Amino acid sequence: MALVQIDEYGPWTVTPSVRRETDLQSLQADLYADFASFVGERDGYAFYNRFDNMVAVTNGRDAESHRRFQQRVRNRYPVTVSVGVGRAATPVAALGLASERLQATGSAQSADRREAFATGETNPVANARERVTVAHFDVVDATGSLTDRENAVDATLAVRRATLELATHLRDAHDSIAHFVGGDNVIAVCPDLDASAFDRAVSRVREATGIELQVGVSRGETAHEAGHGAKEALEVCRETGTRVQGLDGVSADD
Ligand SMILES: Nc1nc2c(ncn2[C@@H]2O[C@H](COP(=O)(O)OP(=O)(O)OP(=O)(O)O)[C@@H](O)[C@H]2O)c(=O)[nH]1
Repeated sequence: MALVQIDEYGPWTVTPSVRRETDLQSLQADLYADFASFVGERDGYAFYNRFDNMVAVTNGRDAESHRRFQQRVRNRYPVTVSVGVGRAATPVAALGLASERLQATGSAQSADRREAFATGETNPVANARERVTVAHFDVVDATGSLTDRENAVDATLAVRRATLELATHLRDAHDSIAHFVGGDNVIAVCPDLDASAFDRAVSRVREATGIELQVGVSRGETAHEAGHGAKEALEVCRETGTRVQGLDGVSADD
């Protein structure tokens, strides 16, 4: 996992005076678009997270390749970014390592921390490809139950409630990281889990929020490979009405 932080962004937003909010939104959106392209071209997955902090799954890439994103930002933007990289058996542990390494280089708001590059990976063998599991969730018939029916504010709140419940459950029970990615879609990066774990996650969200999710799951050496399989498995959910699909065709409903 890679953690990218804009350097000294808080002070920058008010220097030399308070900057227009829409200019900041536009900068953040552009930066995320560049990040998603950069990571996607290398078969990873990127998440906007809090925009000033972005996250990526970069299995199979050596730590050095992350440096190129720092150069790209320096050349294109009025801000710079620092990067932390962590590698572990679970996504939460890997992002925890990336966070600790970055925090050890100084505060996100320190003038002394600029383009820090924090990776503990010195052994080339550590770059060996390892499997990641991606679960692609979406709300069953979000268009019919929310988008075409509810006030847009309530539709958004419903999706956000389901996302928070799901992300909290996956983090606590399975050391997994889930992000809202648009519309009614949530993507989770997980260690090896079996189909029953996803079945329980879907039940948990249904019980807590009344929202019905379906999920396609797949594994791969890169997030793209796993994520593509997950999207195809999600299509099977849509066609067959099952709630969990993937993991070698196993459905928790079978
Ligand atoms: N990021 C992302 N968003 C998607 C994807 N597919 C759909 N969406 C978003 O989800 C919204 C709803 O689309 P669907 O999920 O196909 O619609 P639905 O009404 O829930 O229908 P079913 O999923 O078949 O139950 C779309 O408007 C998109 O914003 C995807 O693969 N990735």
